[in-house]
Amino acid sequence: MKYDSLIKNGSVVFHDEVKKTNLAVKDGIVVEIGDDIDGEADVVWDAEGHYVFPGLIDVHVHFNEPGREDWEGFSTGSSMLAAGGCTTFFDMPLNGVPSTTDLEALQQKGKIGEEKSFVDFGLWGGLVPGNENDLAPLAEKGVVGFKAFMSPSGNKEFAAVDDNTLLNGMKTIAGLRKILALHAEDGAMVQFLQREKERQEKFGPDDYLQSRPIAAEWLAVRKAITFAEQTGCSLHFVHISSAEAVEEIQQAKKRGLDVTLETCPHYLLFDHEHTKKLGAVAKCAPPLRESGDQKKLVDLFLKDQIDFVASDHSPSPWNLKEDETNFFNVWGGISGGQFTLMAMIELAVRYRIPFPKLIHWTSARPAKRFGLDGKKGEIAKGKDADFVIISLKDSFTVEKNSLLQKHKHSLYVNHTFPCKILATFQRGKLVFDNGRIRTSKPIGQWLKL
Ligand SMILES: NC(=O)NC(NC(N)=O)C(=O)[O-]
Ligand SMILES: [Zn+2]
Ligand SMILES: [Zn+2]
Repeated sequence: MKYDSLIKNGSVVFHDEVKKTNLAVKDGIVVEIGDDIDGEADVVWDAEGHYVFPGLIDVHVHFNEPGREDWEGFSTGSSMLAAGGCTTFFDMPLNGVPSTTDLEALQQKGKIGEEKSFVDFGLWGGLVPGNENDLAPLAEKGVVGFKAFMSPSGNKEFAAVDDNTLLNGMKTIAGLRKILALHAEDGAMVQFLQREKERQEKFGPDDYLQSRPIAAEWLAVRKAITFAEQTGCSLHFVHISSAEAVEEIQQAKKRGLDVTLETCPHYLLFDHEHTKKLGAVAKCAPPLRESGDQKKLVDLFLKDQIDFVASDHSPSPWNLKEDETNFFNVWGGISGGQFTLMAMIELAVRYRIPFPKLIHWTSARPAKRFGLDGKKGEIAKGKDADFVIISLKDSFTVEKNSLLQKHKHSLYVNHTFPCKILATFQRGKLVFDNGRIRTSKPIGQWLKL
């Protein structure tokens, strides 16, 4: 048999064990796994001494295209993800113009993604006041789910939901058998607290943190769960930052609600001290928490109370991060999409998490939650050959010129990971190695779910 590619001698991370073996790929699919694979291949990669992980599935990035491609874009964004070992991502429906809140906008964005993305992708649709009739066409054309904000999104083009929109939207989305993803911070509370700070003319990082307390996250989670229990809507909470919210969600799960949650590596690795030290690159919503609160979140992560992780890569040009006098005016979003998998490996090394368990957070569960597990989410015969070759013999210190994203600033600059991504294979094709994109043209496919 002639294979397209053959990955030899790697320590392959399966969902239940790490095993040194070989992987053979034909037409983008893993066709053989075994010690003695006979036959030639166009590309042979010797992974001796290195790990082979399933590609990361990042369900939460903002690529801002069309309309704000000067902030990021599918080309730079997907290159950055490939460099970080990500082989599938879902793009959020906001920050581009138009927002992905109707069919025309979805098709426009899908076409751009197909032309420019180096890795496979899905697209979220938006739930905003006034677009209830757009939800069914968006679902029919394959959005991965819908996303709504319970507090202002930071983009005038993407309004937060009011209670009526949320309730009616949940009912419709339940009928469409889709998932509603929520940015859960209570809008009234965070706006009230921000106005109080403005009144007192207090605009520093401490003030910003105090204006978005854990209570605001917990309250939004509590409300959304209550609404979902009335409407039967499946929920996914994005970027959860507190133990209190995790516990509320886990209780709802025990009562039978179909609900999942993600956190982001930055909430597990960094805390408010980093925001004070590093400033704008560490600003996000919800904010990085005080160290005691952050430890409680890490504890629950280690107890497997968090379903999976996502980057929430939310980039911007540097000038939007630049306000020295008012932290509230700085663009909220962490540019960290290149580092999710390495951050997770850092946590695995620090807390002795076995790799077969780690890949549940990075690949298997996101695939299952969004119905991709028939073809992605693990290394297995018959599934897509989406792999990452990782060295644990090398460390990797992030420099500005290691960033493949459009704007070269990130919370992770100067951070050292205890591992290095050597290569990324997308459906059997070498898409990244040695610091560079390797395919001559974009090969990403739009996954319509
Ligand atoms: N408009 C955004 O990209 N917002 C994002 N910003 C963050 N997380 O700071 C988000 O996901 O909420
Ligand atoms: Zn958000
Ligand atoms: Zn986001």
